[in-house]
Amino acid sequence: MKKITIAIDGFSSCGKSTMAKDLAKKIGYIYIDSGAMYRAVTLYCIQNGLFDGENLNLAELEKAIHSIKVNFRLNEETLLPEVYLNDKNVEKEIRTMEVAAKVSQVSAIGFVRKEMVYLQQQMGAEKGIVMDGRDIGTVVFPKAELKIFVTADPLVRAQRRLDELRTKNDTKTTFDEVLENIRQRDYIDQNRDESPLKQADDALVLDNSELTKEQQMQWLLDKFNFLTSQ
Ligand SMILES: Nc1ncnc2c1ncn2[C@@H]1O[C@H](COP(=O)(O)OP(=O)(O)O)[C@@H](O)[C@H]1O
Ligand SMILES: Nc1ccn([C@@H]2O[C@H](COP(=O)(O)OP(=O)(O)O)[C@@H](O)[C@H]2O)c(=O)n1
Repeated sequence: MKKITIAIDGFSSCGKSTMAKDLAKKIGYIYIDSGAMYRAVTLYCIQNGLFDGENLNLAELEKAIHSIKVNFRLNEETLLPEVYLNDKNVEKEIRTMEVAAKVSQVSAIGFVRKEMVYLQQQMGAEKGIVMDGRDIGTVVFPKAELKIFVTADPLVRAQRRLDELRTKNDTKTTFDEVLENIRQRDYIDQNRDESPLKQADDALVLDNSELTKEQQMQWLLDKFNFLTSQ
């Protein structure tokens, strides 16, 4: 069977990356976390003093954007791709609340999206890819053969992200802070001018509020098997 392109979009902290990773591993596809790329650019801005409080120095970022190197390398042990910023593994740094607080501001910028979408399209040019994000099925790969849109109750999503932060030794962030960040980012992501978060007309919708990781994975695998058996 020829390899296809699988796009998984949806709200923050639904479980998109988990589903995408699990499916990619099962079917031998490449997995790309497009959100990690926007987080890496945000980390660059923080580390290089482009933020002055809430204010982002757009002129400086536009000058730098073509020289900011964001790519993935396979972790030989976990067999999962990890994101590198200018050849440094930043997989841990990009998952902090400090980055989460600013990433939607950075990802709403047109020249940032243009650069990231170009890289994402390059990564998926040969198909055989599972990519998760906000605009994968609408902008990055509008012709993807399989498009999924994931949603879940915001309280469930906040709890899942809080549990994740706790496993990464963030013992400070509160449930309310996570919920506020999720709500803020979803609002910004849905209402920005540049490729907003929206369900592609031909996307299959999954509300995984009540599903385990295994159940969501099985749901996704069933859709993939059905499509590729046609
Ligand atoms: N169905 C699920 N039930 C419970 N926890 C989940 C489920 N799917 C994912 N998770 C957990 O929720 C957190 C966020 O999942 P993630 O895949 O990173 O979401 P997203 O990519 O949509 O932001 C992770 O810690 C993940 O292990
Ligand atoms: N394809 C994408 C992926 C992420 N993003 C932005 O990057 C942020 C972080 O994405 P993410 O997938 O890592 O976020 P979570 O869903 O893991 O919380 C999102 O809130 C969006 O603002 C985007 O604009 N387009």
